[in-house]
Amino acid sequence: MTEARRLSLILAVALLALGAIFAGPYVLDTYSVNVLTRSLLYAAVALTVDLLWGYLGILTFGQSVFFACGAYAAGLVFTHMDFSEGNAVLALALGVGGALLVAAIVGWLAFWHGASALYASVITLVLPIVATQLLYSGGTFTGSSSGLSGFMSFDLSMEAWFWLAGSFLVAVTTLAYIVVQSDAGRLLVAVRENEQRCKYLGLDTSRLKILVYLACAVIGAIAGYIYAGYAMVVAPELAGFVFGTELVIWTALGGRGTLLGPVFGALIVDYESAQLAGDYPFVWQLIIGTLFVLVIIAFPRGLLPVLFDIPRKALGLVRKRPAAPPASVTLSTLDAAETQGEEVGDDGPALAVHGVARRFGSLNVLEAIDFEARAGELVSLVGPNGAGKTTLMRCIADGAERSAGTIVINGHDIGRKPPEACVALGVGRKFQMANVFETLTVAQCLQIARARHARPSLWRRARELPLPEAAMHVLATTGLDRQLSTPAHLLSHGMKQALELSMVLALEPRVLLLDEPTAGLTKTERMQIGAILIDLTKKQGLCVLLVEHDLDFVREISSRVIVLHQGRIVLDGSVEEVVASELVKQVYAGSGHAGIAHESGPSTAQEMPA
Ligand SMILES: Nc1ncnc2c1ncn2[C@@H]1O[C@H](COP(=O)(O)OP(=O)(O)OP(=O)(O)O)[C@@H](O)[C@H]1O
Repeated sequence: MTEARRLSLILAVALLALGAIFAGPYVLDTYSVNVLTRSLLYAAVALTVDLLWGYLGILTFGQSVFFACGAYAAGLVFTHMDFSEGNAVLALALGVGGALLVAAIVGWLAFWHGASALYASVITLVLPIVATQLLYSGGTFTGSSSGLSGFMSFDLSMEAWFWLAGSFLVAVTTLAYIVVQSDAGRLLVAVRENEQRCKYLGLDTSRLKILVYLACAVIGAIAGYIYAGYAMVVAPELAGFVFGTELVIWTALGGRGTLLGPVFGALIVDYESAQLAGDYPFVWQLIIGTLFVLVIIAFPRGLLPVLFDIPRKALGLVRKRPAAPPASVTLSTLDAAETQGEEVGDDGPALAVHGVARRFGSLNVLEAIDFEARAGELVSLVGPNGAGKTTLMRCIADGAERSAGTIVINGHDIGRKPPEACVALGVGRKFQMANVFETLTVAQCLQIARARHARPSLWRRARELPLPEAAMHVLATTGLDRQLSTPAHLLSHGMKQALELSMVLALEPRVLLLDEPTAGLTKTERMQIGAILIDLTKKQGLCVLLVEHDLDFVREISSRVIVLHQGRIVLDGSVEEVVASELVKQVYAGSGHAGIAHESGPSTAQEMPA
């Protein structure tokens, strides 16, 4: 299906939904129109919970506060300044502005570097509690526990409010659907799946989360503003923890990560609540609570996906996924002129490490590490287990990791820069365990890896994926270019390693950090990776720092070897020098490891000189 056709189809469904909203007041009784107007607005806020929780992986209990920002802005302005067209615009601006301010502060606290997902959830949990207390303590200004009521509002009929609320819900749902299906929307899933990999692909995940949080705050505030205009009453409960949690429950019941599930979850449960809560106040809460627990246990994906699966299974539409369905993305090689990799400024080293130390409390894992590496060099970092090799890789790829010393990439001191900023300086890091996006396809993983260079569209999906020559070479050599539509979790271990290497090369790095890229690979796969690495250094001029335990492999491909032992460099020289070194034999003999110099003579177990 072409992009134009896909978007037309989404708009056609949106028009149908608008038609149903228009018909609503003609087929529903007055009571239902009245209750559903509120439910439609609640559904829009539930949609924001789904965007944050279902797509971005942030469980939030505080979306009620943004709804209250919009509602209270209207209530306060219309109560204390009277209703007029100018004041209506002012109230909307204050509601949206207030929500943005709160979201910016909470977003900064919750999503800034180093904050865990649990920490973010706790902050969103505290938010409605604080907001409710503020409203309670506002005296006559906020109406305290009674809230504000009896203020003037827009002179609209009940039907018009229903249409307004319904149109707003259809508009935000359609927009959200288009965005989550787009290339930019895929970034949300990538962050949820593997935030660490995103950061090491140069993506500022904190910024992305804050931007989505801000957008969700605006939607919540507008919904709250419409609610206040229609209900002409606002109360602290709108900002409360109970409403915030109800939004989460509706989202979970409907099916998080589906957009429509939470919308229908909110509509149905809120509408039924209005009908039954009056008659059976305690029983109704009990029913909803029990249903929530049952759905979480039996259908963790929520009810909507299950409802969709039943007719598809009955009609036999659920077919076995072919091993490699046709690719929807075509690969091409970037012209040399189009590549944007960081240039090495002068003849200086691509990587310079001076006096680097890393301490964990009293444990000195790295001490006084000094070395330089140039473009076109393949430097292997070897040493027994626990020598500090991976820790050194971490220090080079993340400015916050080291305890002392300086690291300069392509002439730029990395200072305390986070991983995504180090990527911008030209660092590419491949992890020890293959680190890809398991639920995304090969092509989608590569698209995410290119997102730093080619800003992804907010509404369309690219059909072409231009990649640097080095990444194309890995894909062609390993055959991954014929499996572009295969989800990453179905790939073999070796293919996942190759995919991660291609993703890192798609960043156009100048300094490539590879942590045991051949671990668990077959001999053929190891030879393939070896040939690729030689090509990357000799032909592409990359500076490669390789951590490797397969010492025969190291001997075959390295231009230089650095031996690390107990956090210190004990030798830095050519392969021949290292092979001939008595010191290296002692290091490996002391560790019980076979050693790089195992063919040069029997090892003698001796203590390392201090
Ligand atoms: N976060 C941490 N907290 C405390 N100690 C740590 C931490 N990370 C690493 N270490 C310690 O630092 C030492 C070096 O670990 P590192 O993983 O860098 O070694 P390595 O040479 O890569 O080992 P291997 O070859 O087994 O991967 C180990 O003793 C490890 O226990």
